[in-house]
Amino acid sequence: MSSIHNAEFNSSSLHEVTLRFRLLRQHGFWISADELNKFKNEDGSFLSDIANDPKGLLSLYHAANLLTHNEEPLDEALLFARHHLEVIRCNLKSPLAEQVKRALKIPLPRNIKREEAIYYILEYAQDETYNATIQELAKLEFNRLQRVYLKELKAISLWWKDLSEYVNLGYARDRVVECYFWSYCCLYEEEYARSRIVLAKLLKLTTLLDDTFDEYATLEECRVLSKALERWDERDVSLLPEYLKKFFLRVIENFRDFDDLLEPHEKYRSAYIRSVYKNICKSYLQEAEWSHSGYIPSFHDQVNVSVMSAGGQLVAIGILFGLGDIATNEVFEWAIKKSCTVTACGEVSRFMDDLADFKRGRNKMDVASSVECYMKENNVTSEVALAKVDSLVDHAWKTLNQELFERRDILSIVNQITNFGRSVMFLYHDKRDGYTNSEQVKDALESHYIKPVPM
Ligand SMILES: CC(C)=CCC/C(C)=C/COP(=O)(O)OP(=O)(O)O
Repeated sequence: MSSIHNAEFNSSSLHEVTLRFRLLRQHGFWISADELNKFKNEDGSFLSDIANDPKGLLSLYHAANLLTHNEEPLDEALLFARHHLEVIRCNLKSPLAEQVKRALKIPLPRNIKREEAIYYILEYAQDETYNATIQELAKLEFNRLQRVYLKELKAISLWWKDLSEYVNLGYARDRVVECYFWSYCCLYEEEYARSRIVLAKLLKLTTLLDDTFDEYATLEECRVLSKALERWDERDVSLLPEYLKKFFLRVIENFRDFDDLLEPHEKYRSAYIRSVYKNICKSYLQEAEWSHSGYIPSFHDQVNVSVMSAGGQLVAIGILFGLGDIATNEVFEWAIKKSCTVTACGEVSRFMDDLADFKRGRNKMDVASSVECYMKENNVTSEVALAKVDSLVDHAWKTLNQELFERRDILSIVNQITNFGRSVMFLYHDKRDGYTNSEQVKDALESHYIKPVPM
């Protein structure tokens, strides 16, 4: 580590030092926040001329977003950079102005990679390191991949058409493209097609379950469905109400199809993917028990259950299911046993969703959200509770940043699971719910899948 320190941090450019700081941390190398001391006065405040270095400030902001727990100097750096970027943002030239705008909306390390790529591929032409060949290759690759995604989208749309017509659950959200987008945010590279498709289908099947619990089923029907899924036996179909029979059978059939995608030595994975579907169902049932009886749980109990229902574990196993041999049995165990990465992604998902829901209003049978439970338990206003839940999103991101060092041995997997957190930031930023209100992501879907980057 000291060799990295000596060789890489001698520059006096804030941009260079903080870019290196960020890249090393993102690749799992611990770099101390002390590396920023040369840009500070003796009292720990930043040198005043930094406020006039927009590129440096932006890189500092990106880098400080990789902070972990108990790193006050980076907390301060983040506030300092954010404040000054907000002050100068109106006076910046293109493309820095657009880059700052994007970063203030969703900090770069918390956003999905392909979204930044759409803009940066073109902006790169104005970078001092510009190389026309690299840009051309990036454009070709971006546009070529769009065709791959369109083929996959066609296949999954046909799958959904067939499934939705058969199960005929009129109350359920019709969101297959959005499920595919969610999955693609976690794994966009061509070689992850198997994981991408399985995860997209898993999310769609989970949405059907969630909508059944939140929109339609009686409490007794929720209990029966949960029990039948727990036993996972087609013969139990007779116990279910008429309208859920076909859904239940199709769930089992789809998981059998997932199993068919596995190589003989991977067959153990089927038990994991079934488990996470059953687990999320159990958390939906607990929420239904609370909401049908009008019970408002303690904040602690609510978060315990609702972080589970927010899908971190489900998505993590959905990602691992289709990966190659890097996803060992040990990694599956790590992912299913409330590892820090998986739990923190669940927290980002739950808290971002609840912040959006509070603004939008809940579904008719939704459980009281973390915001409402916090308000009741602490007798505080919605502003105080929203600020608390917002701070818990930042807390979860610190854990995710820490995990880059803790599990550097499986960094690519940690990153793919963390991409779930990033996808949630993208879909739910500014208290919107881009999954349920999909018109909010229509333009994004077009630029990711339909509009090529101009050559
Ligand atoms: C990441 C996962 C699990 C995706 C599956 C689709 C889904 C249930 C999205 C959240 O919907 P919602 O906002 O209605 O969720 P909830 O009812 O849990 O608040």
